[in-house]
Amino acid sequence: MAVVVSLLQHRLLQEWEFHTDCLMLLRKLFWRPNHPQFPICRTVCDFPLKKYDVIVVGGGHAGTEAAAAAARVGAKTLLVTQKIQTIGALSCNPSLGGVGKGQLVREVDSLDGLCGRAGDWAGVHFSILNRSKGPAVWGPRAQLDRELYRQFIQTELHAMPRLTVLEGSVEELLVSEPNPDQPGQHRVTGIRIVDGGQTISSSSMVLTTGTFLSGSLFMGQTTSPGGRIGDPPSCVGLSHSLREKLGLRTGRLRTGTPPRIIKATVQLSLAQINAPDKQPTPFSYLNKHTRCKPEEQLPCYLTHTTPGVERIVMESLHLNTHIQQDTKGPRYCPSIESRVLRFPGRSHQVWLEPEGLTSDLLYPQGLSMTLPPDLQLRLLREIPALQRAEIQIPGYGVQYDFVCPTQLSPSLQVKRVQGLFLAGQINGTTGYEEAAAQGLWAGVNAGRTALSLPALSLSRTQSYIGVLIDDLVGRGVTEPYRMFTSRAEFRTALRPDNADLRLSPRGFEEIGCVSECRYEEAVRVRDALRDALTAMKSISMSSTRWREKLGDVNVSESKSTMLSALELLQYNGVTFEMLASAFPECLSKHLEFSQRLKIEAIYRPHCERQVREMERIREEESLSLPLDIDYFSLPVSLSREVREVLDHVRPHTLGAATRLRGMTPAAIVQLLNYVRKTGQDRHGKRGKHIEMAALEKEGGI
Ligand SMILES: Cc1cc2nc3c(=O)[nH]c(=O)nc-3n(C[C@H](O)[C@H](O)[C@H](O)COP(=O)(O)OP(=O)(O)OC[C@H]3O[C@@H](n4cnc5c(N)ncnc54)[C@H](O)[C@@H]3O)c2cc1C
Repeated sequence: MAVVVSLLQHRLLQEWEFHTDCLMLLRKLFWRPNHPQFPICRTVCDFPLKKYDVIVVGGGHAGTEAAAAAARVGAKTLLVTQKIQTIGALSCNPSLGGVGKGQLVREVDSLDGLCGRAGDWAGVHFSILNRSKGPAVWGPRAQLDRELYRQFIQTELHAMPRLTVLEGSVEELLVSEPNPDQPGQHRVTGIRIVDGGQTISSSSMVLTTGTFLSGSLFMGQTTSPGGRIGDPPSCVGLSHSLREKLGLRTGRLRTGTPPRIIKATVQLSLAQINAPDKQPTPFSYLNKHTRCKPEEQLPCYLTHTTPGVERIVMESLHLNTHIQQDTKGPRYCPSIESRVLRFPGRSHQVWLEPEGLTSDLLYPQGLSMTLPPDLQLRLLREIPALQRAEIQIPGYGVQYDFVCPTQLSPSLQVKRVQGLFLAGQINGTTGYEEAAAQGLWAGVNAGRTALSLPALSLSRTQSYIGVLIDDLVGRGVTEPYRMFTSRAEFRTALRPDNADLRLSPRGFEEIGCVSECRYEEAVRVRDALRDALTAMKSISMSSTRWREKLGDVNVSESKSTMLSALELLQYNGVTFEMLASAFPECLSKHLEFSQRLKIEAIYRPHCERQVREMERIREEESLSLPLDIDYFSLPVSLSREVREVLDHVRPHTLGAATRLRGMTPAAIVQLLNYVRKTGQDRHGKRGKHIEMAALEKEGGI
C-alpha cells in the first residue's frame, strides 16, 4: 500500500493539472512531513548504507536540486542536511524568478529540476516583469507561500528514486591521494558527520553550504554564530577542511534580511496596491495552470521611506556592527542602511509582500536592516503605512565564507580535488535561482562522474546557466553575484519562452537528467513549431495582397517585394491568429503556439545574425591581432575588465583571445569587427611588420 501511495503521489506531482481539486485532496490526505515510507534517516545509526555514489551536503536551493539531479542521472545519492524540516526553506524573500532569474528557473525546469514546479505549486501572486521591453527579457516572477514551497520540495525529494535523506551536520571532508590518470591534487572519498563522528563514503560530492560556512549573524552590536536565524553555522571543521586540507582560497561576503511584520498591524490603505497578472503564467513547461486560481491571488503593496527613516539610520550607525564592516554585500539587493548611505536625501521604495495564503506576516522588501530591534521598530514606524506596525522577527545580517569560484572547472568541480563539486552561495552567488541552477548542474556532473561518465558543460551561447557558470569560473566574484539579462550576450536566443527547446532534448539524449515524458513533450513542441515556421515561410505575397487579405495591417503599400507570412508576423499588430484565420487549412492547427510563434518571428532574424557571427569567429580563429593595439582606447564596446585582460595577455590571434579568462563572445565579435575594419590600412603600413616581429619573438621564423 505504501509503495502504491508513493508511486501515485509521485506520478501526480509530475503530471498535475492544478484545476483538479482532487490533487489537493490527495496531497492533503497523503502528505506527511518525514513520512516513514520514504528513506529518511534522522540519525546516522538509521541509515541503510555506508557508501553512496554521490553525497550532497546542504538541503537549500542548490542542495535539493543537486540531490535530485544526481539521482535522476542514475546515481545512488545521499542528501545530508542539518535539519530535514528546513529542506527547501526560503531563507529570505518569499519570491521566485524575476528579470534574469526567471530565465534561470525556466532552464532548471527544462532540465527537469524542481524549483519551477515548486513555484507553480506555491505561488500566490504571479507577474511577468519587464513587459514594456521585448519578450526576450521578460521576467516571470511569483510571490510564494513559504510553507507550500518547502512542502513541495520535500515531497518531491522524498518520492525520488535512488535518494536518501539524512539529518546531520558534516564536519569534515575525507580525501585521499588523487587518481593519477586525472588532474588534481586530492580525491574526495567521503564525509564525517558531527554526531558520533561516523563516516560515509562516496566518490563524488556536492557541497552547498549556503550562508552557513563559518556563518555569523549580526543584529545591532550583537554578533552570534549562525547560518540563518534559528540555525547554527556549519562547523568550523568544514571550513578548515576546505582551506587547510585542500588549500582552497576563500573569501567573506555578507547579506541581510528585513524584519517580518504582523500584517494586521499594517495600514494597507495607506499603501498603493499592486495587483498580480490577471492570468498567472506558470514557470514550468509541464504546467498549463498554477495551483492558485487567478482570482485567489494575493496583492502586494508599495510604499516609500520618509526622511525619518534616513535620520534613524544615520543616528544609529555606531550601534550597527554589520554596516561598519568592509565585507561586500549584495549590490542589487542592498540594506536600507546601504541605500541611505549611497543615496542620501531620497525616498526609497518598500514593497509589502505576502508571506503565504494563511500567513499573518508581511515581508517588507527593501527594508533589510541590522539595527538593534528597538530601533528597527522605530524606523518602520516612520513610514505612514507602518506607523502602528509590530515586528514578529527582527531583521538581521549574515556574514559567511565562500570559495573563490575561479578554482572550479565549468562542470563546477574543484580543479584540485577530484570528485568535489560546489554549488550555490558557497560559490559567491546570491539568490535561490542562481543556487538552484548551479545545484542542478553540479548534481548532474557529480552523478555522471560517479557513474564514470564524462562531466559536461553548458556554453553561454546555449543557456543562462552557462552564462552564470562561465562568469563564476572565468571571472570570479568580488561581491555577491546575481543574474541579469544584460549578462547574456545571446539573450535574444536565450529566451524564457524557449528554454524547453534549448535544453530538454539535450537533457534527455545526452545529459540523462530529463524524464521521457518531458522529452516527448519538448519534441512535440519542437516539431510543431518547425512545421508552423515552414508553413509560414511557404506562404508569400506582396504587401498589397497581404493588406487585402488581412485588412488594416501596418505594412507599407509601397513595399513591392514579396513577404512571407513569417516575415509579416514580425510586424506590430500582426498576430498568428490573424494569419491562421486567413490560412486555416495550414496554420490553424498550430494556434496552441501562437504566442511562441510571434516571439520566434520577432527574434529569428537577430538570432540568425548571431549564429552567423559565431561561425565567423570560428572561421577567423587564426586572424592575427596587432601587437601594438591600445586596448584601453579601442573605439568599441568592451568592458574595462575585458580591456585589462587583453592588454595584460596581448593574444596573437583571435583564437587565443577567445580562450582568455572572462572573454565573452560579444567582446570577440567587437574585436573581430574592429580588426577586420582596420586590418587593410594597417597591413599597408605597419601591420605586416608587427606580425613578422611577433613571429620572430615567438621563435616562429
Ligand atoms: C539573512 C539572509 C539574507 C538573504 N538575503 C538575500 C537577498 O536579499 N537576496 C537574495 O537573492 N538572496 C538572499 N539570501 C540568500 C538566499 O537565501 C540564498 O542565496 C540561497 O538560499 C542560497 O541557496 P544555497 O542552497 O546555496 O544555500 P542555503 O539556502 O543557505 O542552504 C544551505 C543548506 O546547507 C545546510 N548546511 C550548511 N552546512 C552544513 C553542514 N556542514 N552539514 C549539513 N548541512 C549543512 C543548511 O542547513 C542549509 O539547509 C539571504 C539569505 C540569508 C540567510
